[in-house]
Amino acid sequence: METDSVKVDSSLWVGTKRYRAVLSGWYFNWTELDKKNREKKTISVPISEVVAVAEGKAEVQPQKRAEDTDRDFTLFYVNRTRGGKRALWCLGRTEFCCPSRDLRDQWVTQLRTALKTHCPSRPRRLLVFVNPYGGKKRAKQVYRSLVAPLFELAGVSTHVVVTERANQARDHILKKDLTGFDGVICVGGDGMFSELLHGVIGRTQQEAGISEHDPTVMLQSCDLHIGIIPAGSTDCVCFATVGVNDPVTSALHIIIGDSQPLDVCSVHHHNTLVRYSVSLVGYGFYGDVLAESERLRWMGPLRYDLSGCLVYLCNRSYEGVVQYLPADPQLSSPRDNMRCLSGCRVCSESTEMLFPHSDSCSSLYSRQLSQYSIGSEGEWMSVEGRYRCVSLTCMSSSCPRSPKGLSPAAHLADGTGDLILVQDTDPLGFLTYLHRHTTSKDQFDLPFVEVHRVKAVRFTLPPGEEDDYHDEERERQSITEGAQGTPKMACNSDVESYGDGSQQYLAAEQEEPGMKDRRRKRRNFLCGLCCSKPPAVSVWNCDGELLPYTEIFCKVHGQLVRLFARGIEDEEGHEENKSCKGRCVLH
Ligand SMILES: CCCCCCCCCCCCC/C=C/[C@@H](O)[C@H](CO)NC(=O)CCCCCCCCCCCCCCC
Ligand SMILES: Nc1ncnc2c1ncn2[C@@H]1O[C@H](COP(=O)(O)OP(=O)(O)OP(=O)(O)O)[C@@H](O)[C@H]1O
Ligand SMILES: [Ca+2]
Repeated sequence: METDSVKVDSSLWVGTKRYRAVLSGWYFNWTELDKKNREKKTISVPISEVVAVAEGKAEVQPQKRAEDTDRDFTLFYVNRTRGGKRALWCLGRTEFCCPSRDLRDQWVTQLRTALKTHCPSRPRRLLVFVNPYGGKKRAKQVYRSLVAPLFELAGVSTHVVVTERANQARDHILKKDLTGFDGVICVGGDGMFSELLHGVIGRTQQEAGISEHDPTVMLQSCDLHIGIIPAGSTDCVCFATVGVNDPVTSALHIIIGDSQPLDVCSVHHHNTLVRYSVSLVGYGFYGDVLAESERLRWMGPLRYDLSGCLVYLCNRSYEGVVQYLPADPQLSSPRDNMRCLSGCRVCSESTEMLFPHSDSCSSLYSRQLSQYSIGSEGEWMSVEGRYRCVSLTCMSSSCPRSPKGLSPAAHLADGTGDLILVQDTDPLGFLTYLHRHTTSKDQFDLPFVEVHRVKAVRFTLPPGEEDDYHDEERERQSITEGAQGTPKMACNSDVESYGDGSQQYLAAEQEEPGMKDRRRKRRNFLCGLCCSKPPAVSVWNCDGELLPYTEIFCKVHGQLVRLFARGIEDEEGHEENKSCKGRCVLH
């Protein structure tokens, strides 16, 4: 065996075939040799994608890991296969047999040393939240059977919390000691992700002494990574950042410590933070669909399709004034057909602009610079009209229902969002718009649709409409609740104070008296829609949560959080890699 600090080279057996194995720099390769020592096919695994190296003929399940034949070792690594058009990851496994025990020990030591050297940022300890009630209610089973064994194999230790109430995960992250954890993981859907997002951002601002409510402030980026094991209804955040919603693929991204920065939009009402969003801040159609779907939660994931059809048939549109701050059009545009893929150039170039001189400046100085650039770029634009929907998304928001998403060319980490305005149109036109989300046709190539790449958005009701809004609210209240309850209008007092003096936004699920009224009212939203006078206002859908305010201000915070993901891999790049049985060409 040749061995020096960068290269290890020897002959090994895999089954009945002889291979020349080489560990060199960032790769471990093994090349089949024929009887005349001529080299045949090479299999190459980047060290960054090695999951574990075990002595003997090892299996994933710990109870089967007993056979320690003293000349064998087993390599576990990321393997790619196809799930429809997307690349799914699964666990590759190859058993190597060495000529001697000494050589086997050398290989195991060298491979483990390479892992430590080349992959210093892999998570070693994770805090995992499992929502037993999300999606098809299979989160516990998904975690236990598919994910936990992989974490154990890779030597990742976990503290698992099976949630007993909504917002438990968020509150845990905000208040409990997180020392020693390298990341937080949710096993659930977009709602669970949102809990982690709010916890991680809130905690980071608390510790940095930054007020989340001030819409002009530059928030502190979060170090604690978030991982998503998809087990929800839509799983939009997972799908749009990984390319598939598959628990094993996500677990492997977490294990190898992938890191994907993500833009986050803060939503404010006056000077109060209402919520954060990564995928959709939507008024009109998407708000109405969500309001209706809450009533149908018992149906599981199908509820969105049924409520989508019902709301579509109601044929609603709403007045509004939309102001937006355009992003620099020279960097990218929502119609440039440039998809944001793993290693995206637009996102990388944005990093420098979002965090200028971040290595050389103090964080306060760089915060001020970025703040200045946000305030000084572009001029606010204003449009007023009647809209089927107004949507703001910080990323493509692709999901199984719409594989290219709300805005196919949006970027995960460029510090901008895409504002999509769908003006009132005839039912067939709107159906065409919706249907194009599911085909390769451009949904923005319609005369009643406009899309803008933006840094901030303000939505207000046209002058005079606010009165209608309040009348409407009272009317709906009296229809649905027999005119008994006087709902508390949400106001700054909805901001909750924690014992440590910090303030937090008010989550929609929180059981607070005024909120209960509002939720009941939203549940009866369609009932209101079907009554004689159509409502003047819709409701905002913020990543699957209804907002208790109509007039809002949204600001995009570039790369505020980091996920254990790497963006969508270029599907073309892995054509040869179709096997999931352990031996395939990976480069
Ligand atoms: C003719 C087929 C049209 C299909 C149109 C599909 C458009 C799909 C666009 C998906 C956009 C997803 C945005 C992501 C939002 C998430 O942060 C959030 C939390 O999970 N999800 C929702 O709010 C859940 C929102 C779910 C919205 C689903 C809308 C389904 C519409 C169905 C309309 C059918 C009309 C048929 C008329 C006969
Ligand atoms: N133990 C619990 N009991 C009730 N609700 C919970 C519990 N744990 C979490 N939740 C809440 O359930 C909501 C929905 O959960 P989750 O996001 O996992 O699934 P989903 O709604 O089916 O998926 P999606 O958000 O993708 O549509 C979340 O907003 C979360 O706050
Ligand atoms: Ca973006």
